[in-house]
Amino acid sequence: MKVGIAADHAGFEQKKLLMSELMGAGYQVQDYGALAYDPADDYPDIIIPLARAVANKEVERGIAVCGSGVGVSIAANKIPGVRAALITDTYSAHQGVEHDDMNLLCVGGRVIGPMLIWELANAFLQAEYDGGERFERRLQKVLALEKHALMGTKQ
Ligand SMILES: O=C(CO)[C@H](O)[C@H](O)[C@H](O)COP(=O)(O)O
Repeated sequence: MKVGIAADHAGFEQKKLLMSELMGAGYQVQDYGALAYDPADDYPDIIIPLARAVANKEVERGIAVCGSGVGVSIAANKIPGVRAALITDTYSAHQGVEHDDMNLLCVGGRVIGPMLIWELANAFLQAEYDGGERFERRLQKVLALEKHALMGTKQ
């Protein structure tokens, strides 16, 4: 599986650790930055290239790290086609994919440690969207919201 990854300065070290774990486990990893530690970088500049890559299916899934995970999840969800969430537990890491077709995992590099990030990444990457009738019905409602927001029409 091809996985995209991105982090601002607050997630930079965690990204390095996670990338080596992912590559060791056989994932094909594409790094969307930051490529060097810069304490003045801004998470929207870092996350948007990854979010676009997830939306246009250049990568199958994305993982983003910032200080809390909040900033990258807010910014990533501005890109149509992205379903990003800030995750701190393994249940949500897989259930978010199974029920909601989450395609971008966001974590807080200043909040949780590398082992938990690795466990969350594993749970996220190994999960598959269930596609069941009730999940698809809900997903279509989310996609309709996105479509209407893009067109500036009322839902
Ligand atoms: O954690 C974040 C907010 O959700 C941001 O992505 C940044 O990582 C954080 O704001 C960085 O803080 P700093 O004081 O500029 O290092």
